[in-house]
Amino acid sequence: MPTTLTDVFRGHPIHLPHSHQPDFTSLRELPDSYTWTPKDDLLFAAAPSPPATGENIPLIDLNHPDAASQIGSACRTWGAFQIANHGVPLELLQGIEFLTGSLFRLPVKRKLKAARSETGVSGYGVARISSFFNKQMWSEGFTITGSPLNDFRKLWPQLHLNYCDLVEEYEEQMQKLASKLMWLALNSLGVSEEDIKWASVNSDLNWAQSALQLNHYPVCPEPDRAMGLAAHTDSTLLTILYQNNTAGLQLFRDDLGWVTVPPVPGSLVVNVGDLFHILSNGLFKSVLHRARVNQTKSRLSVAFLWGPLSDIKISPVPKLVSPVESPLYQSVTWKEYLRTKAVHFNKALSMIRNHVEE
Ligand SMILES: O=C(O)CCC(=O)C(=O)O
Ligand SMILES: [Fe+2]
Repeated sequence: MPTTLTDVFRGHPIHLPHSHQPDFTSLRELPDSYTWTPKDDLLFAAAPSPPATGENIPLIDLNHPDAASQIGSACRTWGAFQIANHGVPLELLQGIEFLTGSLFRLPVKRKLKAARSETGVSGYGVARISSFFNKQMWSEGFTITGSPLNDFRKLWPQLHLNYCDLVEEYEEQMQKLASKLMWLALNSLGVSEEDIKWASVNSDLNWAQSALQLNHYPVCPEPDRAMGLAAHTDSTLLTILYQNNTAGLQLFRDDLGWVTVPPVPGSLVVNVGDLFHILSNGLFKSVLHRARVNQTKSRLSVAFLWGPLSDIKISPVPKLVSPVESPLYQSVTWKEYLRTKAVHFNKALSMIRNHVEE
């Protein structure tokens, strides 16, 4: 049996008592433990991109004949893009938004019935990256790996089966879309199935696995001093994110600073993750991103975190490595990479980078 994502995460529990999770609706002021300064995160106050630059994350129509090259170019310059005409039915997106809203609207006591256990991955709790920061994030999350049946039964004694079906349908659609996007991006670099044997297009995707991360950012009394989800890159190949109609997601570009990803109804945001960065020998950039919060509107997001089975070795595609240089990254499995990430967090990619002789 290959190791599953659940097994991998289990080795790196989050040591935060769940009692830390406040009832956000009762707080009229930002507690000290939720007040961020540049000391807590170097990029906290980095300049937002001036609106006048007109630089915006690309919105790509998947039906456009040039979609592949547009995706490739977005992966190189932004490490992210939005997609329209992606084929995922609007009702399914509305369904998952409804489920997510219903979950986080439950009384705190009920949500805690499905709290992530000390050594577990699935369930309700704080952001997984919380352990790397001194301050708390203004958000709550719910992670799904495998079947959500056990947790959903505790949350919704009556409706859990309907909600399980919805999650299954959503994951199936996301899985297909993720593979399509990966291959469009790779084809734009001239990489074909011959070059990556483990990721066959026609293999009913039995080489891939995923997790679903539901996020809620409640209305916040002092959004400028709070952080919804601190800056990080995803450890995935690709992440497909659905966001509701409240802005909050920001991407970091060295030349622009933090750029907000405007919600476009019905569209999806796609992020290049660390594994795709490695696979493309650094041509595609895994994007640093974070979520800010809002004083009047709460925000929901659903991240489909997608990667290969935990024991598949990911190495830079030889075709993308110059014949006179060695690959930029060592080869790693998702399992090994997550272990490195659990220790080195945002420095994990540079930890597995091969040092070029001067
Ligand atoms: O809420 C968002 O927009 C970002 C969520 C995210 O980055 C994550 O769950 O990894
Ligand atoms: Fe993320």
